[in-house]
Amino acid sequence: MTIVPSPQLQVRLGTRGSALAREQTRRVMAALAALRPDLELIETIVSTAGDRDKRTPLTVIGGQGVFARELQTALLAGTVDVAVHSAKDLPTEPVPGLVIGAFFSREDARDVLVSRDGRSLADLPPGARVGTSSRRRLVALRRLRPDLEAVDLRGNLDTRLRKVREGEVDAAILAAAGLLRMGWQEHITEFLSLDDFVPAPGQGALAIECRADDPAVNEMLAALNDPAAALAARTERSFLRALGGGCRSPIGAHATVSGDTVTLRVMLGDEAMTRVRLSTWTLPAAEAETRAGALAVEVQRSLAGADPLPV
Ligand SMILES: NCc1[nH]cc(CCC(=O)O)c1CC(=O)O
Repeated sequence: MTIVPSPQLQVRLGTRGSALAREQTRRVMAALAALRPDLELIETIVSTAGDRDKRTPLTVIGGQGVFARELQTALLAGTVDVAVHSAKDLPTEPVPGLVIGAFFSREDARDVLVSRDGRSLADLPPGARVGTSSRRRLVALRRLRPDLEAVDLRGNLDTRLRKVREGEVDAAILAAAGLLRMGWQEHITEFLSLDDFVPAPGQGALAIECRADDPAVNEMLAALNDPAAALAARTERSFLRALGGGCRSPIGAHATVSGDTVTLRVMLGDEAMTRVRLSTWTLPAAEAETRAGALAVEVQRSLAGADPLPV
């Protein structure tokens, strides 16, 4: 008897070339390989505008989508079959022909402080230079410590850590998820509270995108999907989307799922970063995604009456 091996299904996974993006993609590949030993998985590096231009502040390039667009183009062109994104870097505007097939393995969603001499945020001396390139983190920082100097800080994770080490800044605010995934937790000085540093929508989760008309890949990704992570991320993204997909406003949204309930903590600042609103909402899980959109509109309306931030 001869055994004719069935042809292997080839799946090309598109990833950005940064060490963190490749580590994230490696994890997705490992999970897929465990579920489906019959697949042939191929990693394909796609460079993005956000990776190529390291000088222009992200707030100027247009933070939304700079890391994701080229991966989406590669998906639509058929050069890759799957795109692995940090969920927070994936614009909320749906792309015709593409779907998020899975939200995967949410890491710690918190922001962290990495400081050169090990001082916590409360203990940094007045005037200390704190690096971040996120308007959300700027507003959160200004709310708690208006006496610190916020400095634009770009570059991959290792570049930012080096800038702290070399003293270009005294501290930096980064996502815990990136450091933890890279195994660099020893650099973390302090985990910042979810209440004050409300994470970016999707922070810590991976969004895995594929073509809508690719049933084999959709089925494969469905097996990877983490339902609680997906509900939380979809709720956060719905809040963001209702505000125009990010525009230039500082926006934080963090959802936690417990049984049939979703707790959504949000932060919204105005474009000029002079006012900020923080609130927490409890939503029934079945309605969380739609309700989050309506809430966003409500929070935005109330922003004009919010207390001004110290400058
Ligand atoms: N904006 C860049 C980016 N996109 C995803 C992460 C970290 C991983 C994650 O949030 O899942 C980071 C780095 C950071 O914000 O410090």
